[in-house]
Formats: sequence, structure tokens, C-alpha cells
Amino acid sequence: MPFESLYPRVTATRRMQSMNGSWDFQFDPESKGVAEGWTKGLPNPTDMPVPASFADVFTDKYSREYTGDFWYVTTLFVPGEWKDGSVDIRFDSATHAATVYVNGTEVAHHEGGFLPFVAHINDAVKWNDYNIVAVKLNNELSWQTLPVGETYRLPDGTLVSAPYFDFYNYSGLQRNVNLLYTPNERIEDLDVVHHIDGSDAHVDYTVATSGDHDVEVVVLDEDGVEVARANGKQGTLDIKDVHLWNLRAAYLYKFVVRIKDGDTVIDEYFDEIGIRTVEVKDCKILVNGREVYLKGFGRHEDSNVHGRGFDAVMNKRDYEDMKWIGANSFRTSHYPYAEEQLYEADRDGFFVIDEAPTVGMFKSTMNFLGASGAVGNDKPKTFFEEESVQTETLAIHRRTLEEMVARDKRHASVCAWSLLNEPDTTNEAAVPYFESIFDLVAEIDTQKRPKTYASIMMSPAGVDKTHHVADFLMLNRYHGWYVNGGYAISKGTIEMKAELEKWHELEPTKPIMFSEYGADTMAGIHKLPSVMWSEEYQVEVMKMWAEIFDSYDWIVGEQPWNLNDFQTTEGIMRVDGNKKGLFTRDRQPKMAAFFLKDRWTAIPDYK
Ligand SMILES: CCCN1C[C@@H](O)[C@H](O)[C@@H](C(=O)O)C1
Repeated sequence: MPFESLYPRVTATRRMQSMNGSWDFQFDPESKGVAEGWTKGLPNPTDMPVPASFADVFTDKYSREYTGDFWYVTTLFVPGEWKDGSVDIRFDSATHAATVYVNGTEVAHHEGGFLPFVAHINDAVKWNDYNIVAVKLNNELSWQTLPVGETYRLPDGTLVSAPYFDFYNYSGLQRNVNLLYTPNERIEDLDVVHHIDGSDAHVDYTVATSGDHDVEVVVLDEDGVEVARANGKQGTLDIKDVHLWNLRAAYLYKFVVRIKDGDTVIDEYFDEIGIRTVEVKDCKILVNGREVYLKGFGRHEDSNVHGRGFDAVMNKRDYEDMKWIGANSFRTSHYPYAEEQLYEADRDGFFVIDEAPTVGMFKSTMNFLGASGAVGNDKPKTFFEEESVQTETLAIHRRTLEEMVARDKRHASVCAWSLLNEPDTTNEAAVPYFESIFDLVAEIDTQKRPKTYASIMMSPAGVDKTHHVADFLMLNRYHGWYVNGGYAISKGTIEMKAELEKWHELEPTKPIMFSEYGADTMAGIHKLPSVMWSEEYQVEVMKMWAEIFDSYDWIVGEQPWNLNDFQTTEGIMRVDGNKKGLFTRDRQPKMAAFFLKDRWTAIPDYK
């Protein structure tokens, strides 16, 4: 697994060929593709860009809402000179499940639509020739998929997605696909743990390789000057006068790893790594031993027509918007984002709460009466009382966390983990499940970053049964919108302060931050006095929350929902998607963004 977690790079010993572009594409509603030989070509394909979600490129409802099996097929030339090494296809994601075939031979299967996997293809390819690469995907949701939902049939047999979450169930080959060449003896993992010692740093490292030759690690500063070196697959790199990575003041070292046989370099890989520490202590979150205050957003990977398709332009605009407003952090709600997003956060000095794709673990009609139908309520128990959840879903969750930590652990920007979003913590059955996953991450994350989950408002202080596992508390609360909205907004302040004081009584040493709060706002609607959905009202809601946050010094962060408007399942509560963005879907500020800009530029990143 570790090799799959290394971000693809070209080096002196590695080669890479993009497989992005136009692929053949076809739905397979009867799941007959394998039996009918689609692994070697599609009978009646259309063309589909990769990376992209398929939904919003179509103009017909059947295609947009399609749920079930579907295929991508392309032709791939594999250079003959690569025969002496390992040739793999890396899918940065395939949503939600994928089986990969080369010239009709199955070479990989992966479940989980937001983390990478590779297909090793040496034994299936025709060297120095053209090959057929076929990928069968499936986007159905269940209580054993992450994210969680259901799939049901209309009377005519058409499958329909019923997400337990409030974002559109976009799917497809939504991130980059690359053909990779690496030596047979190759670097497969790099792990680093930082220790600050006055003006110096000591970095404990571990390198995993596929062979026995020795390893060297060289560290270069941003000017390319060597600042440390060590030999061996494990060791410590001592960096004098270290330049630390900080919030909105990033500094990245280049760690170059080489497998060597005397002077011969067998394999070379590098990563750009910021040196920092992060911990929770006495109701504070500390970066490099200094107390931070988090200003930022819950986000989505979402844009017009592209859907959840990787879009470097939109990502760049999002970072520029976040820098403009004075943000220093974000949560990857509600799934791990593309690696390019984390490298951008490394470079821009953003504190990232890296969230697993474990959303929807609450029997609810998420998307609030969404057109996909009231779901989950025909189930007799709460989510974690379900036997299959305690067994199958837990196993999938643990594997997903292992993949997420393996992929993201070196990023300086990844400063905390959110292991679930808004799970049902009202029931004791959640406790063993939570303890299992929190213990797992405590074990596999060598940097021991703080871990938490997003707390849902239906499981408040005094009801929540699992808060003991969280290193800090992260609350999603909607006073001013779903409760105590409009003219009752002042009641929201009273109730929220009462709950906060109960939380502080329950967890007197743990800091608390808000990972969701806000109001749906249609850009362009103005009312005096304000009414809900108007831009003026969103400003009032932000002001209400600001007063609450400023009332307690153990509140360490505020991340309103959402950075941008985004697409959801259609429903009577959504007007072509969720409109709680502080920016519109085309990344333009609403009135409340200017309020937050004034507020956040006056709040220092470090207290
Ligand atoms: C209980 C509220 C949960 N929260 C989850 C998030 O994904 C939704 O988009 C947001 C909302 O309703 O705007 C609410």
C-alpha cells in the first residue's frame, strides 16, 4: 500500500506519463460489461474528459443522475524500455469503487472514492505497443460505503442514489491518472517526525524500500543548499538554525531519498516537507509551541460543470479567496481532498483538518427532505447499533484511515485529523467503534497529530457519548438557521452559550472550535430589515457567532459553512445546491465575506 501513497514524481530514476484526456465512456445499467467483453472496448461509447465528474456534462436527467456500473476505456502505449522496471497506473481517485483491466486481464480493484491506488501492469501489457485500459466503476451508496447512503429503485427499475449527506454524489475518474515507471528496487514510503530543539530541529525518519540496498537522505533548504544528511533506512536528521513552517508563513525543505549501490543511484524520490510540531495543551492548539487561532472554512471540492473533478484553476482561486479574507485554515469536509490541495496548503501555510470520507453515519434525511427521498428511517436502529456497521463498515473505515494517513502524513499543513463528520454519537453503541478508529490513528500517525470528529447539533453536550476520544472538540451548530433563525436569533446565542459552558464543564482541558455554522444566502437578495436568505441576514448570523466566539478564551477556531456555494441532491431545502457559501459557486464574495475579512485580518494567526 505505501507505494500508492507516494505522490507521483519524475526524478533521475522515475518516469511519469499523464493519462488525463478524453476516454471512452459508457453506462452499464445491467452490469453486463464484463460478460460482454467491455474490458477490451465499449460497444457504444461517448467521450468523457478525465479528470471530471460525469454528471454535469450531460443534458439529460438519466445520464446526470445515473447510478450503478459505468466504464472508462482508453488506449495506452507502454514504452518497451520500461520493461526492466515496475510499470503502474496510479489513479489519484476513482469514485466510489473501481476494477481495472489491461488487455482484458483484471489488474486492480479498489473501494473508496477519495484516495489513490495503483494497478501494477507489467504482467498484462504488450511492451512497446498499444494496450487497452478499461476501468469499471460503481457509484452506489450503502451503509458499507464511505460516504454512507442508500440506493433504491424507481418502479421502472432505475437505480437512484439516496445520500445521507448534503453534497451531490458526483462520481467518475475525478482526479489525475498517471502511468508510472519506477525501478524494481524502489522507495515505497517516507515517514518523518519533527522535534524542535531551540533554534535547531531533529527529524526522525524512516524509509521503506522494496530491496536491501542502503539508503541516504539529504535535506536541502529553499535555496538548494544541503543542510543535513544521513545514511540508513532509519535515523535522525539534525538541522541547525531551522526555518520552521508556520501558519501563513510556510517554509519547505526538500527531502531527497536515494537507494544506492556504491555511487550508483538505484532509485531517487523527493518530497517537500515543512518542519513543525502540533499539539493540544491546556485548552489550546499549539503549532511550534505557540497558540494558534484558526480562521477558515469548511469546503467542498466542487465547481460548475466539473462537479468534483479536479480543477487546478478553481483550487487556486479558492486559496486566493481564503488569503484575501484572512483565513489560515480549512477542513477537508467531508472527504480527503486531492494531494495538490495539500501541497498548496503546505506552500501557503494553511492549518488543515484532514477529514475522512465518513459522513452520513446518522439515520437522517440528509439534505433535509432531499428529493432522493426520506432515507434511513426504515432502519430499526441507530446507525452504530447495526451489526453490519460494527463489522463491515468498521473494517472499511479502518482501511480508509490507514490509506488517508499513509498518503497525507508528511504534509506540514495536515495538522489534525477529523475521523468522522456528524456521526450519531447519541448511543453507547458508538463508543467501541470510535475507540477502535481513534486508537488506530493514534498508533499509525507517528507525528501524533490531534484527532477529533465533527459534532452534530442533534448530539449536544450531555447527550454525546464519545467526546472522551477527541483531543479537541469540533462543533457543527446552526443556531440562526436550522434552529432559532430569523427574529429568534438572539435565543440562539443564549442556547449556544449554555451548551458551550456544559461542554467546558465536561472537558475542561480541551479546546473547542466551530467547524460549521452559517445561513443559506442567495447572492443578490437584499432586505432591510434583514430576512433569512438575504445577504444582510448572513452578516447578522456571522456577527452573532463572532460575539459567542469572543466570549470564551478556550474557543480556538471558527470555520463557517461553507467557503463556496456548492451542489447537493435536489430537494425542497436546496435551491440548485447549498447556498451557505461566503462566496458564490463562481467564487465571488457575498456581503458577509467583507465582514469576515474585517474581523479576521484583525485577529492574529498566533495569539
Ligand atoms: C446537521 C447539519 C450538518 N451540516 C452538514 C453539512 O454537510 C451540510 O451541508 C450543512 C448544511 O445543511 O448546510 C449541515
